Amino acid sequence: MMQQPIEPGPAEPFVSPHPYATQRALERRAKQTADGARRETLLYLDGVTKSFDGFKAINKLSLVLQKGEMRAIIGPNGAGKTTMMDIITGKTKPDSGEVFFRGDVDLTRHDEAAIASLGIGRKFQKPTVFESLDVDENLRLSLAGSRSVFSALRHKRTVEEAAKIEAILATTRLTDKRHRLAADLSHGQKQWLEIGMLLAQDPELLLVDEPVAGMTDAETAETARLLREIAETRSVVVVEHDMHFVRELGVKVTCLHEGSVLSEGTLDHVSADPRVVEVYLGR
Ligand SMILES: Nc1ncnc2c1ncn2[C@@H]1O[C@H](COP(=O)(O)OP(=O)(O)OP(=O)(O)O)[C@@H](O)[C@H]1O
Repeated sequence: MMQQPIEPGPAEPFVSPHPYATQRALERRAKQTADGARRETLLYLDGVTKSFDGFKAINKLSLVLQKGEMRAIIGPNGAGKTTMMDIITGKTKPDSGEVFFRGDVDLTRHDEAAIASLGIGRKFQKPTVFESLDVDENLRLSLAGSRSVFSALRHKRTVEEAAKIEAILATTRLTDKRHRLAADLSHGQKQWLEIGMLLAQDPELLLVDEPVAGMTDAETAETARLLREIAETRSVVVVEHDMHFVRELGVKVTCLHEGSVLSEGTLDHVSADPRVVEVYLGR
């Protein structure tokens, strides 16, 4: 018997979503993505401009740093690296543009002290430790916050404070130098102590300006390891000219030029960019 062809059944009714519902769903998804991205973003600069006497030191600068990210900033002299750090820390107010921390904290509305207490620590190029105090005392002073020097040094440390100081000493490779006067440390060790003094204040974001200038090769390599350890628990922005050091950091690199981002990506990507070679690396 010949098999009868199977008759196709009635087509399944296809209910297309109402265009309005589709639009709402898309909007919802976009918002969720934006909110997620916002939560993951620690520092957000967009369209930031700052002029000094008509000269644009920062020109429509945009930079996004994720939570837990370490970023290296490179660029020729006068590219705007220091001014960018000044804007983030509230030392300089931008003429225009957005600067947000932790999603919705508008840093342009806060002064330097408020920004520091929000959790942004800055290390300048020259170490500014208390030379006449020992390593341990320098760290205790930084832990103390608003306490006076006298009461900070007389104050009996709590178990938590002692543990925190031990951890910082270990991170900064200064455990066996804890009773040495800061004046007697090498240049590199002073830099590490100052990084330790910043860590004592528990910053969520650490800005570090040319940390390895003047360091020996061994200290430079150790500093890269030290910063990588620190970046396991906080975000770090490092401004540096030493390309060997930047390579050892092994992080995303942003090259600034004339106040804007010229190139961004891996060090290999950025250093192969002909524009970066022309204005910076080739010089
Ligand atoms: N307070 C100021 N008044 C006038 N001009 C300034 C001021 N601060 C910075 N500039 C200018 O803005 C430009 C950017 O300077 P900035 O110090 O930010 O560059 P940089 O990338 O940090 O350079 P370097 O690598 O030399 O430290 C420079 O031309 C500088 O002269």
